[in-house]
Amino acid sequence: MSKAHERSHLSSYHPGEEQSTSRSLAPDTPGDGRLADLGWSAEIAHAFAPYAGSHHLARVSRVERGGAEVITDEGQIQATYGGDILAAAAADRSWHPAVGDWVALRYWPDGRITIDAILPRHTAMVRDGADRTSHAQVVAANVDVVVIVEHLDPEPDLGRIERLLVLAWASGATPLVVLTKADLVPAPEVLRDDVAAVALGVDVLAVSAPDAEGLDDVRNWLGDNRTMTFVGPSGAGKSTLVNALAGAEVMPTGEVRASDGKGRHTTTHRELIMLPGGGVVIDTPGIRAVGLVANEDAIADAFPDIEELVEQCRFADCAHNTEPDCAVRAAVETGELDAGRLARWYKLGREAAYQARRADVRLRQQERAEWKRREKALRGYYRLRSGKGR
Ligand SMILES: Nc1nc2c(ncn2[C@@H]2O[C@H](COP(=O)(O)OP(=O)(O)OP(=O)(O)O)[C@@H](O)[C@H]2O)c(=O)[nH]1
Ligand SMILES: [Zn+2]
Repeated sequence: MSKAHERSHLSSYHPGEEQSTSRSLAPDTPGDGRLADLGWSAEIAHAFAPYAGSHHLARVSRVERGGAEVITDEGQIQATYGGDILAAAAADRSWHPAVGDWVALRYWPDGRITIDAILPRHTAMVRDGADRTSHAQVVAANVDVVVIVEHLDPEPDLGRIERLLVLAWASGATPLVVLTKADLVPAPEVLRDDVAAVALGVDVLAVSAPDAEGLDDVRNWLGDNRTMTFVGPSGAGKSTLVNALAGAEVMPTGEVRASDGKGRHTTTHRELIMLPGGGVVIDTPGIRAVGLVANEDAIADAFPDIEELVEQCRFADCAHNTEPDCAVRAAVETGELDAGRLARWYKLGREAAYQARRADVRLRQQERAEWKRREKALRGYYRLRSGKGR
């Protein structure tokens, strides 16, 4: 999953060599300027190369209806959407710029600044469209690490962690589980082990915000100016954790909100935060509201133990029901596999299948609409040619 090794292939590449103008804001080396702190990599420079002579590189820090706030190497500015972007987003909502996107900006002679292109995303956190016509919406792009935050007190909810692991794997990012409030339980290690048993292949850390215990382990994950986002239930301590990492009050926490009595939207909070010690945190209302977008691959990533058992069943299409030589049922009987975990795996699989069917219907409806539109355009064209309809 790590992109670090891919970067090394490109490390001799310098975007500056391609440019004929000195106006480009792309830094010559990853060590320069603000874009470096934002997670700039040779990979991004490579994707930007075709635009380097005419455009400026930037990262989206907030998305609004008519435009977006972007960070360039010279600071934060406001940009509007170029024609191509608007046309693409109208056809498919997932092509709308999202927080975290790397984009190509054009500076027009009349002072306008437009986002003309989105560079290929290496990860995307998507929210399934709520209605039948809308596409999945990207709520954060180019996140490297999805931090699943869960409290140790009350006891961690293993099912919720599994769901969020599926969501994280589906985005293409690397999941990390952080268990908060270790100071409130007598034996955090025991609970940590329970969680580790359902978070296979994933680092599970325990932290305590009041005494800054375990924070350095989380901080290590931000190395190389990685981009992180935090998901988890309300009150788990996401904002507290980000503030602790930042060493400053960059996000309002439950305590602050409770004392000012005005709720959480008293100030427009920043959605892309550059931590002083390096690393980027993305936190948008969309991420907080994100539901599960499951797919079979992500479920397999989150449940490698069950996947392995399924492989061992005698029949390839075993339903793990009444079939003979079913490795899954056998594992439950011996206690190797927890029946609760198996039930949750089934449920996630059903949800993924449902989402896939729904997306399929949506796609077919869109295709039909597109053909109708073309047919109509064609009819109009012939009417014009034959001199009718004027
Ligand atoms: N004792 C203890 N309390 C904590 C810890 N982390 C967070 N808290 C408290 O838990 C409460 C909720 O923390 P927040 O950081 O606001 O939680 P959140 O996940 O951002 O919540 P939402 O913004 O509602 O999603 C606050 O009162 C924090 O002070 C911890 O490690 N130990
Ligand atoms: Zn079976």
